[in-house]
Amino acid sequence: MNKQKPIIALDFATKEAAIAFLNLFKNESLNLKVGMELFYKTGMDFVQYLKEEGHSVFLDLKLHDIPNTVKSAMKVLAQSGVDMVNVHASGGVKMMQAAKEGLEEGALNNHKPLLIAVTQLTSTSQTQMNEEQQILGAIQDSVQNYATLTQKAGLDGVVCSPLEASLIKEATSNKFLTITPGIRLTSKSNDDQTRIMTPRDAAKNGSDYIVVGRPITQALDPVEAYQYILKEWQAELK
Ligand SMILES: O=c1ccn([C@@H]2O[C@H](COP(=O)(O)O)[C@@H](O)[C@H]2O)c(=O)[nH]1
Repeated sequence: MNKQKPIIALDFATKEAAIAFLNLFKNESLNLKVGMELFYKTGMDFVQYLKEEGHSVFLDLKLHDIPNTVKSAMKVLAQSGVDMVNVHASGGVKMMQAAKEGLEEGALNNHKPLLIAVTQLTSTSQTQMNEEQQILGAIQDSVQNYATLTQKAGLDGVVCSPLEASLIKEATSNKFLTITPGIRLTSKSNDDQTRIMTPRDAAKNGSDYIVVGRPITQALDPVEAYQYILKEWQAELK
């Protein structure tokens, strides 16, 4: 995964819609995120097609199950040749360690995808976390706790809001990766994302990768939107 480029969330319902979108970018090699919707529809064949086309792929399936099941699933994902996979940190340290073991056992030709864990979803608000999850305190503390557990389990980094990237770096290490969705072009959200930042601010706050979906995929001119975000991201990249 090239850190200089945003990861585009390829949230489309069909292979045809995803290919039509990718055709707009001609032969440019992209960082792509394949999530549940597209994966459940198209499966591993389409993921492999994206790799063969020269793209880097983050397969965002957010595994969350008992350790044995996650380990077996990760063994299979390791053989897909993708560049990044993930679990939910709330599955616990043992589950995350099992995920890592599965990837190591399944790795082909020493190619091991980066393994990261979701802390608190970027759609989750402070109130929602306190009231629904019954986790008391500040959401940043919960994110930091999950990041510390993820580091303890030996994973490569976490998914968090860019708002929390610098805090996580301080609590873990500079090498511990922060992959940050919740990217919007203004500081106000008008959709389901609640903990958001602009690409420029995300770079300033220490995000290693930004994940951007609708601001690109639903833009009137997706290539123009991508180029704008790329420029803003790279302007402040350390
Ligand atoms: O905490 C999380 C974890 C994953 N995501 C995923 O990232 C993209 C964001 O897309 P937008 O359209 O830019 O909101 C999407 O695929 C999510 O599933 C996240 O947003 N937050």
